[in-house]
Amino acid sequence: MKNIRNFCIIAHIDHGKSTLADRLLDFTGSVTEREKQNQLLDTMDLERERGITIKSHAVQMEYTYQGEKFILNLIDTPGHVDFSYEVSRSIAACEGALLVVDAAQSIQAQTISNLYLALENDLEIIPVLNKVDLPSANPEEVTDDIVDLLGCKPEDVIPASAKAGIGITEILQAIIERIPPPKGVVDEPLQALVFDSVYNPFRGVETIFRVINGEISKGQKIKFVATGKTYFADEVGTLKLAQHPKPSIQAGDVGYLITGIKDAREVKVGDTITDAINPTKNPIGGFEDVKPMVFAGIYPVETEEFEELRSSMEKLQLNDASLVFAPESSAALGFGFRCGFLGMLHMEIIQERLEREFGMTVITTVPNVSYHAFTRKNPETAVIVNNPSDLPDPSTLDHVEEPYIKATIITKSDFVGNIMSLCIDKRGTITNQTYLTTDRVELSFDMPLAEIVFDFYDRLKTVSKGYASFDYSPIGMRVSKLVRVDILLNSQPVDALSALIHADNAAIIGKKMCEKLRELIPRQQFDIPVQAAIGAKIISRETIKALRKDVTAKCYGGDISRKRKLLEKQKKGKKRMRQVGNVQIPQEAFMAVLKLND
Ligand SMILES: Nc1nc2c(ncn2[C@@H]2O[C@H](COP(=O)(O)OP(=O)(O)OP(=O)(O)O)[C@@H](O)[C@H]2O)c(=O)[nH]1
Repeated sequence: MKNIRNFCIIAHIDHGKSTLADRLLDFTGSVTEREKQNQLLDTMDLERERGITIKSHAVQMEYTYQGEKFILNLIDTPGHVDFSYEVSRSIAACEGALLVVDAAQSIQAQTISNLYLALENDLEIIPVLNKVDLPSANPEEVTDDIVDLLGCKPEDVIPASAKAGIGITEILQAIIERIPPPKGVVDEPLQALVFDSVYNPFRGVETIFRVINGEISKGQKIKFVATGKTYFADEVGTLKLAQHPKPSIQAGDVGYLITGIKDAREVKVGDTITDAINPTKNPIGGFEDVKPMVFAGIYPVETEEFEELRSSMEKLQLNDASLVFAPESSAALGFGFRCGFLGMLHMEIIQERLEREFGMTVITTVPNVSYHAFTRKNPETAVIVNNPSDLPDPSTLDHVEEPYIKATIITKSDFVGNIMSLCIDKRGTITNQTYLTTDRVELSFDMPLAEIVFDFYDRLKTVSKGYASFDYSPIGMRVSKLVRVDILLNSQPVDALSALIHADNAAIIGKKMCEKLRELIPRQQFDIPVQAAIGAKIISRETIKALRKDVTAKCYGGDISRKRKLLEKQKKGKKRMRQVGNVQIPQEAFMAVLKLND
């Protein structure tokens, strides 16, 4: 055990975590020529395209240092707030962390939030100043920032370039010298932490774990503490780029387990694996069931594809346990599903996977958070509202609560004013303002989560000219004055366009919604009134003027093939449209409320 080191790499997005991981694998000879491609650890196509790590994985490297052989387990962590629980569990599986900071961008919001997670778990921090090869790098200043943040010595910070291969030997040396070896006891009952799972359509769910105490062997009867289920360990092994089956994995080490589980929901990140006959008395702390934060309806464009959509969603859920869904019906859109996601990125990923992997064309409705409504009749029990149309009749309501978050923003001092007004506009209250250096400020706000869902990122980017980084964590439910704003098209309410909005902003948002819908809904053969209403009261109205021109009129007389081509083209353009009553609504219109400030 004294020659094992378990570590992760933590960084703000794009500071070079994946590139450094690739470089370490390369340097320790853990990759064969054939396996060499960029961003090795990001195996999903989607990940590679977006250049972000979505799922975390582990990989084992061997490195000989001063004549001794060491095993280095690198645990990769996802870089996006949507997946912060997975990050926290990966961190809990390590004794040390490389804290990668971009030498041009310095410390950003996620550098700090990830650092706190690492410190909470008593990890040894090795600061790495990455991208020193960049002409815009500012190594002295950024080193000072890191020294201030960590309270370390300037010589503890390792200057490096993951891209150019600078500082890699120093990093490996620091991993071995500074990170303590794991402490577990092999003779104790098995106690292993699940920090990831990977779905394999042929072999079932592969559970990735770190053994804290005891040992896990092939053929052993094991138990997952949180789910209470028992299985036989069909195969255990270590993970290099491929899997290497082993007779057993002992305390201190990281490995994978295959039990024939077919449904990702049976393997929960943060759960403890123990022996079924001689279980541990101390399950590992910190287990949480991840809860979806953002909800939206997903409907097939073609109503008859509902069953196909259901089976696609079920298959997706087999390999993404954090996706939850339940059937719902909308007066406007027919049958579909109300889906819960970890965040906006997760929602986009699911939508994209449905289209790419399952060939579905779907309409996604406005995302919303989960509200708690309390009626006067039953003020003790919350009605969970995951869809605005489920809000009980306002006349029966006692109060409504909505989820709040603590937002942390790091920016340059020039933009503090802009960002403050944005946050106040988003119903935030400032709770803290700290100057990290003379030019860089950390701002903390309490803010409703719903406001983050509504176009917050884009506006933050605009008002800060891109010089602001942002992170958040939930801080519980708070009472809010919310009303439901309904939209009527052609005097018919379209339930899928309803949104819960703070009473003070309802009038202005209702007006903007109508204007935006007027822009987005194509003109048709008749006038279409677009109205916003709170209950029976109309608060705004616009009209989509009738289309007078015949689109084929331009084509001269008899050329039928050209006419057909044009009509064909129009038909294609209609793909992501839904007929609601006699109005055609394009996908963008369902998201209009998110884009009110464009
Ligand atoms: N010049 C230079 N560019 C680098 C260096 N390391 C990484 N990059 C570039 O920085 C960008 C982001 O690097 P990634 O490794 O994808 O960053 P990441 O932190 O893994 O990003 P996420 O997975 O989204 O969190 C890529 O375009 C890299 O090529 C470096 O040392 N020097």
